[in-house]
Amino acid sequence: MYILEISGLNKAYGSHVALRDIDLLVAEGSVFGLLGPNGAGKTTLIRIVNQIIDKDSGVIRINGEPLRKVHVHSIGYLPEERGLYKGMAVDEQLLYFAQLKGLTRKEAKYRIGSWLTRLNLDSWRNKKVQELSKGMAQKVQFIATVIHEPKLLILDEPFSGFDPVNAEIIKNEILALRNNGTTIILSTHRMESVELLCDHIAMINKSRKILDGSVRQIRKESRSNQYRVRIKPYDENVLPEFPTPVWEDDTILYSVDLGEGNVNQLIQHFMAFGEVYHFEELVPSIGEIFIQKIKDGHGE
Ligand SMILES: Nc1ncnc2c1ncn2[C@@H]1O[C@H](COP(=O)(O)OP(=O)(O)OP(=O)(O)O)[C@@H](O)[C@H]1O
Repeated sequence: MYILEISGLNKAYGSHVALRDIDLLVAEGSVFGLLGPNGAGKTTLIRIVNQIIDKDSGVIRINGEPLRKVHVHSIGYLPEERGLYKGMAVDEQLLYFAQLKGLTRKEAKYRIGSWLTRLNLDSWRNKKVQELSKGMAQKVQFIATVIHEPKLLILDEPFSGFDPVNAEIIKNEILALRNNGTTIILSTHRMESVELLCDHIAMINKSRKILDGSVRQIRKESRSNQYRVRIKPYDENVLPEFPTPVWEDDTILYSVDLGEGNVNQLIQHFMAFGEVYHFEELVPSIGEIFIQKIKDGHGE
């Protein structure tokens, strides 16, 4: 079941095409990474789904229904440019947002209390946003985004401004929401978070979709049969014949192109020359795949 289906989406700002024939399917309960370089069109797509701006053409469905105003309540959107009222107290502000999203005052107060405790903001509840650090304000914005328990959560750079400890807290909250059935669209330039969190990614470049698939599948397809082997040779004068050995103390590191070869045979071959300290397949990271795709000029 897809919570969000986009087909043939187009959007231009005057003569500048920001989205060209975009198709996307976001599976319910998944974490979907929406990636692309600066200016690719991600925010435009997110704003269209949030009905902040209109599309030119294309079809968008939420749970199988054409996108309508009422769907705003089933979506939580954390925009890249945060929008809290600086002069308003934290709890007052969260209460305002929660009621705007359709919660009763009683329910909203209960949920706000539990979220503030969860994110270590209890003692800041009566403070104005302008008195908070950037990271604390980010946490408040995060609470405002999830307070109405939306089925679909769209997070634009959710980790920006957080120190590593708080980034870890937010990452765990995102995973907990996912485990409770929330679908999450994550737009970020932090590739390590994509690798950690996303089940599926789509990449947009210059207004076109250039990659779409499960993280596992995309990494698998990008394998280039390269291996890295470190051995401690039995005899420094009798070494395997592979190019560019790199000595480090009494061990040697080899980078090997397996070609049509067999992994077991490769290991056995190295074992004949020394003690194998390390053996790994070099699978490109999502960050490396991203850079390569952009360099290849996809989406031109
Ligand atoms: N309101 C606007 N008017 C005119 N052009 C716009 C407007 N909003 C965005 N654009 C242009 O559309 C293109 C896509 O912008 P968008 O903000 O969607 O990119 P993005 O992928 O979110 O980038 P980033 O990673 O930098 O946030 C850019 O070339 C941008 O200059």
